[in-house]
Amino acid sequence: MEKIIVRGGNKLHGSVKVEGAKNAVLPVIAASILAENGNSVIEEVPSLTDVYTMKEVLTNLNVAVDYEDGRFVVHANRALKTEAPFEYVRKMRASFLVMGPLLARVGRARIALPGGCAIGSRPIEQHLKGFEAMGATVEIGNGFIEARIDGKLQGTKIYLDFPSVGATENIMMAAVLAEGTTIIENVAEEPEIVDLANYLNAMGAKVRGAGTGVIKIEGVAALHGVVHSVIPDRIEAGTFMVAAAITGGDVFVEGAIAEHMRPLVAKMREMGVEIQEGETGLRVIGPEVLKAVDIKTMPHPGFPTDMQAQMMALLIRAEGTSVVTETVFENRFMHVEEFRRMNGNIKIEGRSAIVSGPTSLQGAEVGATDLRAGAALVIAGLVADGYTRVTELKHLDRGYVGLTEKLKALGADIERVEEQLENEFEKTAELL
Ligand SMILES: CC(=O)N[C@H]1[C@@H](OP(=O)(O)OP(=O)(O)OC[C@H]2O[C@@H](n3ccc(=O)[nH]c3=O)[C@H](O)[C@@H]2O)O[C@H](CO)[C@@H](O)[C@@H]1O
Ligand SMILES: C=C(OP(=O)(O)O)C(=O)O
Repeated sequence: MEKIIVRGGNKLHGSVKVEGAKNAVLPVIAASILAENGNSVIEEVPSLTDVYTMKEVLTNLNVAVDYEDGRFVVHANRALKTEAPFEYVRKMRASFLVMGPLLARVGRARIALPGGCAIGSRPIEQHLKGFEAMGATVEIGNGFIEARIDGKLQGTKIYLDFPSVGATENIMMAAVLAEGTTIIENVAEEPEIVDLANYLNAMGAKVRGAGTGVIKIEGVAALHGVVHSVIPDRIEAGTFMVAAAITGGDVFVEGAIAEHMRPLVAKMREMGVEIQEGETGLRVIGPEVLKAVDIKTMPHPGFPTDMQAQMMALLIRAEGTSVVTETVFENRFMHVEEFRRMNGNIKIEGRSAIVSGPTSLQGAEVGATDLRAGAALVIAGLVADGYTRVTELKHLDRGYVGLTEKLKALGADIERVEEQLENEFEKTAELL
């Protein structure tokens, strides 16, 4: 088993480059199934385990896939299979995003029912409501969801009860080949939705309104392959911004797009962090003293739930009391127990965590309960006294490429090691 071992105390300095966004690339790969003609070429694809899982899902659907050097090529004009088994959906819930494209292309999909995960129960009834409104029959049984349509999906009006990112994407991908016009109301407005719409439009679709609360899609007869570069990962960028700030460092986050990160930039500035917006990225300079702020996670353009854990690490070091309220997922506070093991002073009250600071963090062995919790614990380790060992790295690898190497290049005292070698790292580090 591997661990990340970090010894706190070093300020981060230098420049770090952001990868393509995990949450943009997964729906974009799924959407490539829609291209009847030509190859789809996706660029800036990060080497994440989630990307490899999506590759397996497509291969299993008889789609030809090639992935090398950040370039993902999809050739989807063979006869498609229509089933995604649980072994993939269990690893990655975004596997469910192939349902919309399959329904649109071949009128049938059988996908294993996604279970809950560490952050919440995560139902998918809004996706299914959309498919049914477009005329599909949906049946759930034996751990699978089967959706079918005789002929083509029909354009219609769909109101989402919650602006779900996945439901917006899945329904968009189903509607691009439907007969007539689909209007989806109360949709998610995340930058990744806009990226998906841009991709679909380049393929020949007619999607309007992405990035606002209403998306209108005029169905077309067929789509073709195109070349597309996915947007930079705003959550990876935010993770490095917080890491820089907590150490009182000075880091340029290359590729970070301020427009995609308004809530984080605003909250970090409120805490006293200096953020300079450049054309090619953001420079982050950590202050001597961090100020407490309140955070409430919301759908975009609200504060992103995927930055909540990392931000909590920063708040532990801030002067005063901060209230972190999680409204998107019902159980996304698993990292609180781990922070407490590092001496964090945090109390949970319902959907809020009350963080009292500043606390001196202490190195401890902690487990990454989900991928952002993993990143947050590494961030806490950067300023903790002594060694912090972060385990359960499989979560981290879903969403971060080379986190250890990138932090090391910025000056962190950090190593990723096999468990039996962990003492070697400490011995070497102590000699230095
Ligand atoms: C691959 C990807 O892009 N993942 C992101 C996506 O996940 P995902 O697309 O799964 O997130 P959703 O926006 O769908 O979920 C948000 C909330 O809505 C609920 N819900 C969702 C659908 C539904 O049919 N019924 C329902 O109740 C969920 O349980 C959750 O509480 O958006 C989340 C919210 O920004 C992020 O944390 C994830 O990183
Ligand atoms: C929750 C996340 O992802 P997923 O929806 O893929 O689980 C995340 O990226 O923080």
